[in-house]
This record gives sequence, structure tokens and C-alpha cells, in this order.
Amino acid sequence: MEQINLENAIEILLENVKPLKEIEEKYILDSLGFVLAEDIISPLNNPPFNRSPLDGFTFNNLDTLGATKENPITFKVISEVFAGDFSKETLNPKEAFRIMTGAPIPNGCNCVIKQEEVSFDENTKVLEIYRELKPFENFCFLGEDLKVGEIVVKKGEVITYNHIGVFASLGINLVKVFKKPKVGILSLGSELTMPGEPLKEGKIFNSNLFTLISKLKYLGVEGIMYPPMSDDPLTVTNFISKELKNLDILITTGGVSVGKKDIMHDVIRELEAKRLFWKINIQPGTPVLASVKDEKLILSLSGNPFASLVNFELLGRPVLSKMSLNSIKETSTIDGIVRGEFSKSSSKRRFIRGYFKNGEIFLNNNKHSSGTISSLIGKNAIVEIAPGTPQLKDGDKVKVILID
Ligand SMILES: Nc1nc2c(c(=O)[nH]1)N[C@H]1C(S)=C(S)[C@@H](COP(=O)(O)OP(=O)(O)OC[C@H]3O[C@@H](n4cnc5c(N)ncnc54)[C@H](O)[C@@H]3O)O[C@H]1N2
Ligand code: MOO
Repeated sequence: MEQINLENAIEILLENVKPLKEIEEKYILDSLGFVLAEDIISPLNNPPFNRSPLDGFTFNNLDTLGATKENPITFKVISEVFAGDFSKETLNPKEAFRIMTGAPIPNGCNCVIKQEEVSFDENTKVLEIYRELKPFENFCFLGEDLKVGEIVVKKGEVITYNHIGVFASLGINLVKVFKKPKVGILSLGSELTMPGEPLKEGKIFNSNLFTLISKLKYLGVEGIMYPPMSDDPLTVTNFISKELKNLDILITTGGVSVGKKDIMHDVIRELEAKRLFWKINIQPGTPVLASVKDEKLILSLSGNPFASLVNFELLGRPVLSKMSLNSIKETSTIDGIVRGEFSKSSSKRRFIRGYFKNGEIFLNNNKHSSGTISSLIGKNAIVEIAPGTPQLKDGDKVKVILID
């Protein structure tokens, strides 16, 4: 099968997945990062009453007409209103309430003065005002934040922590959201050992599973983590045909190249899945394989740790983004100036790891092989090197894919 280019591969994958429209109800704190499946309409005026923005005194501003430093106007303070109280007392001329920040402004009052601007005698309850106040000075109106019936957030928005605070401010504790895709991660290879288990001769620890599960978590999806499976096509076929029903997409790693134990080709045949493509014109991650079984995508990434990450970022993310109505964010591409160098020539379109900051992309000068993982620490980007580039030099301009 001929190697196809990356853009073609993405197009084919996107043609084979649909945005997921299943809805569930979530407690607001669990809704972070989900797509809202309903318009949120304000059930109340917020704030629900006129309220004071200051600790001070409230009265009718007409009673302050003519007040100056030299000729203060005197009020009698008849009561105190605290946040959480609600005063029904009526106010006579030249009477005032003491009021605290957030407390409802009683009927008959239309302004608030802060306590630092007045003189007040606690014993006699006499208040002196030294200036005129305007109507509704220091006055927060009922509904000034939101009016009852107003659309607050539209269906289709991705819920952020700001939305969640607004929901809470309206007394809304449950919201309808679109379900996120159920993504299974299966790593293949008889050499794979789970961290925590003893490492036998010839074996290695399974890192792909952990990279991908934690990357999904970072992107807001709880991936389904399967124990690694050895290179036995029948066992893997049976497992996938049983598990695929519970998933929206299966991502596998390893077993896609041309070796005798690269079993995914047999598995796909046994499953009677439709092969969409095998091998794309990039490095690393060339032998990636994509197939569909019962309308579920099986995306089989290269086993090498960096190759599987490149495959995931370039192919997996657009797919998951479409399935999740864009709640799983795509990577973004930006220009960067190379700091450091990459001395290998690239006949194919190549992707290497780097750290991007303020327009510069810092390359580590060793450990670029697709089997090395430690040099991924501290990296937030993949650098694209065009085919036919002899080497990358300090100061070169490159395309940078931000993978955070
Ligand atoms: N004769 C050829 N050999 C290879 C070719 C080729 O074109 N002709 N392509 C090479 C390229 S490029 C890659 S990439 C690898 C891809 O191989 P697979 O995707 O089939 O992956 P595996 O063979 O299963 O593993 C490759 C490598 O990665 C290690 N690995 C696998 N899974 C994990 C894991 N979960 N955690 C950590 N490390 C993992 C595995 O032990 C191997 O070392 O094929 C080349 N060969
Ligand atoms: O292309 Mo492999 O995908 O070199 O790691």
C-alpha cells in the first residue's frame, strides 16, 4: 500500500467519525470542559434585590440637598441591615439605615454613603452627612448582572470555570452536556511490562499507555486503560471484538510495521474491519494504520514512544476534537525561530520535539530518536521539518505545532 500524505490521512479519518450527540446531566463541578447541550436561561434576577456595594449608611438622597462640610445634615439611624437580612421598616424623612456591603437596600432608600465619609455617634445614633448624594449613588440594582429569562450561555459552548461560577450564582446545580468520547487505549507487545511489576530479561516497561492516558486526561477525557496484550492475533482479535462495543474509538500502539509479530494487520483482517490506510509520509510514525469496524474507528499508532505521540497529536487529536464537538482542543501551528540545531537531513517530512517560548523553538541537541522518551520532558511542541531539508540551523524559521 502506498504511503499517503498527512493531510489526506486526516481527511480520511474525519470522514469516518461523527460528532457525538448523546446527552447526559452533570453536577456543575463535573461539567468542566464539556460542551453544553442546552441554553442556560437565567431563572432569576441577579442580584435578586437592590444591594449595597459598601459598608455605610443608606437613605433618600433628597434629604442630603444642601449638605456641605460647614453645614452638615443630620440623620437618625433607625436600624442596621446586614448581608442576609431583609428590612421591611419604613423610613421617615431624615432617617437612615446603617448598611453593610451586600445587604438589601430597604424601601425608600436610593443611595449609599461609605462610613469613612460621615460622622456617626453609636450612642445617640446621630449621623452627619457633609455632601449631597446623587440618586442611586453607590446603588447596585436588582438584576444588574442578569435578568430573569435572559440567555446566559448558549448550547454548544465549552464549559469553563467561569461558566461554572455563573451557574452557581443562579442556583443551577445540574446542566445538560454532550458526552465525551469513550476512548480505549490498548498497547500491544509481548515485551511490555506494567510499571510496578518486575522487569524480566528482554522486556521493557510500557510507557505509551501511560503517556496517552495522561495526555487524554490533560485534554479532558478519561481514557479507558487496558492491560498490555502480547503479540497473539487471535487473543487480540477476540479482545477487540468484545471491547469495541463499549467504546467510541480504540487507539492501539505497536504491532503495525512489517515484522513477524506486527500483528495488527492480521487482527484487522480477522475482525473483518475495513482498512482505511496504512503508512503515511511522515517520520516518525510512518507505519500508522487506521481501520473501521462497525462504524468505530481503530487508530493503530506506531509503537515507538515518540512515534506514537506524533501519531496521536497529528491524527488522534483532530479526530477526538470532531467527535467531542471541539471540547478536546486541537493542536495549533505557529512560526518559530530555531534555537540549537538538528543535524540529520530529512528526506521525508519529519517531526521532532522542542520547547517553544516567545517565538523561539529550543531543540534538544541529542536524543531525538523515536524510541527515546526522556527528552520529551519539558517539551511543549513538535517542529515540522520539510522534506529535503539538509539540516536545521540556529536562526532557521520553522513551523511549530503546539501540543499543550
Ligand atoms: N523492516 C522494517 N522495520 C521497521 C520499519 C520498516 O519500515 N521496515 N519501520 C520502523 C518504524 S519507522 C517504526 S516506527 C517501527 C514501528 O513498529 P511498530 O509500530 O510495529 O511497533 P513495535 O514494533 O511494536 O514497537 C516499536 C518499538 O517501540 C517499543 N514499544 C512498543 N510499544 C511500546 C509501549 N507501549 N511502551 C514503550 N515502548 C513500546 C517496542 O518495544 C519497540 O522497540 O518499526 C520500525 N521497523
Ligand atoms: O517512523 Mo518510525 O515511526 O521511525 O519511529
